[in-house]
Amino acid sequence: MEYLLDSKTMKSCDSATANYFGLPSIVLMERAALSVIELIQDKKMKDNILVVCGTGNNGGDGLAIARILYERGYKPIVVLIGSDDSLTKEAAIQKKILEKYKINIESTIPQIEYTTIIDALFGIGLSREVEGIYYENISIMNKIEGCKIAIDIPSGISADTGKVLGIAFQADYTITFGFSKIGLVLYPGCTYCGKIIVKDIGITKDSFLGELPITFTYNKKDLQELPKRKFYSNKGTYGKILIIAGNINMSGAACLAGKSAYFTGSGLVNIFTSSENRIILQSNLPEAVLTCFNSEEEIEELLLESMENVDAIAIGPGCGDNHITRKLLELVIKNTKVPVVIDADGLNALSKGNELLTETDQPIILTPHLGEMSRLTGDDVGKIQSALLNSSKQWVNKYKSILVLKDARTIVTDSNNRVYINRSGNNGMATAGSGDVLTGIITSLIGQGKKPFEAASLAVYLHGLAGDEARKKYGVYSLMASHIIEGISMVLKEIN
Ligand SMILES: NC(=O)C1=CN([C@@H]2O[C@H](COP(=O)(O)OP(=O)(O)OC[C@H]3O[C@@H](n4cnc5c(N)ncnc54)[C@H](O)[C@@H]3O)[C@@H](O)[C@H]2O)[C@@H](O)CC1
Ligand SMILES: [K+]
Repeated sequence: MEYLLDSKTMKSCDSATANYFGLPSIVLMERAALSVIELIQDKKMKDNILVVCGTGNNGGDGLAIARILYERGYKPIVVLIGSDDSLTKEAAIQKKILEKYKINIESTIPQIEYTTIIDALFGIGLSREVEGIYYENISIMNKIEGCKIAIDIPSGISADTGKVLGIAFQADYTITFGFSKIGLVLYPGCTYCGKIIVKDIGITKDSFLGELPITFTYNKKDLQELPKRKFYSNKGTYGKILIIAGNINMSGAACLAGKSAYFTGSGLVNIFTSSENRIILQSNLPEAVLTCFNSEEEIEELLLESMENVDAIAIGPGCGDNHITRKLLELVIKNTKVPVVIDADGLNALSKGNELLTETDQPIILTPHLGEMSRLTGDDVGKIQSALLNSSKQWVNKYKSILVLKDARTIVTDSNNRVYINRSGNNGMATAGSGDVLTGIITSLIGQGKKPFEAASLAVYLHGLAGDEARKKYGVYSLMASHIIEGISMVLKEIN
């Protein structure tokens, strides 16, 4: 698990390191600068190296980098944007040292050729739109040819939201200090970072002073959190789940969700569906146990019976946007004794009256894409997309559920304010049935005993990795949902 910090948490971490542990800021700055020098020397970058500095501590890092470059025999071209009055204490010290060494400090970028452009204009302290001379300089830096290195975060990107505040430096490398930042992971910020390198500069988890960050992401080693297969086990060990899916002409959704659950390790998958799907499901997924209804009158009795003795329930894939789906959803929510995953048409049915969610104490996991989220909240898609984190937090605080808001960076939130931001996956996965596969994975993991928030977060990560495996084999154009299921096994077979 890797923490992702917002600017406020990072600042308190910086300040705890300096004030509580007593490691002076100027020492941290020196280590930050040295970590950048390491990259420059590793990559054998040559003169001319341009270092553009602001007046905050990000600029202080830049001034320290320029001085160390000088110590190592380079002839850095240093530009300071902004007035001396606004220099922070540390940046002012760095500037004085440069002056003592008689290193020239320019106020505009000289029009010469550079090998490397270092952006130390704004770091996590960026607090408003970039305008005037700052805008002009970022625009010039973006136009200059050369390798571009952003210090801590590309100037112009909000560390909290990943938004571009007016303009942003387009980097090839971003060297970020201590911990990664939310703005480096969310769109569009992540498209400005190039390769992100997190450098240890002496700020450790101790500096959270016991108050751990709420936002995180997963890496490959976190797959170890997946349920373990035991030597002595039977199908009951790995959970029995119920998937309510598939209307006439929509059997595929039921099949994809059910198969994904089996591929993720479920012991037994029961599919509740319309009887028109019986033959096709029996031929395509003979491992599933089917409960089929012939008429609306049969639904209640059959469904309640199917809900007995299961470990998790999913409802929605391919159910159709109709009154029967709402009826199914109401029966499930009012009678469930286990966590419920609501997806696709289940979400559309929910949007006819969200207060239904208050009628259960069981964990509910919602998996809307932006369009479904818009129907649930009444907000337009643009508004949700521009504030993914806020929209998610508002929802989970109102309805005590777990929200999996699906986008290029899917976000999982819960009412304990935990936030998972996903980095796996690719644009080939924007294809029909991809969501059904995710629903199958989440439900399977809950059925195997994972707690719902962890199950949802791990499932999103695994789904993305499976999609990445599928991309390797089929490419982004030809990638289909069934290939993602194949990808699940490619990821999982590496684990045990
Ligand atoms: N102990 C520490 O505090 C450390 C801080 N470090 C560096 O310090 C950075 C944070 O430093 P600061 O908090 O000083 O912030 P920044 O250096 O990011 O910039 C803040 C300054 O820019 C101004 N500003 C913000 N938005 C602006 C805009 N749109 N237009 C014009 N001016 C604007 C602010 O008023 C402030 O003066 C980190 O990103 C990191 O690079 C590192 O040196 C490591 C140690
Ligand atoms: K920067």
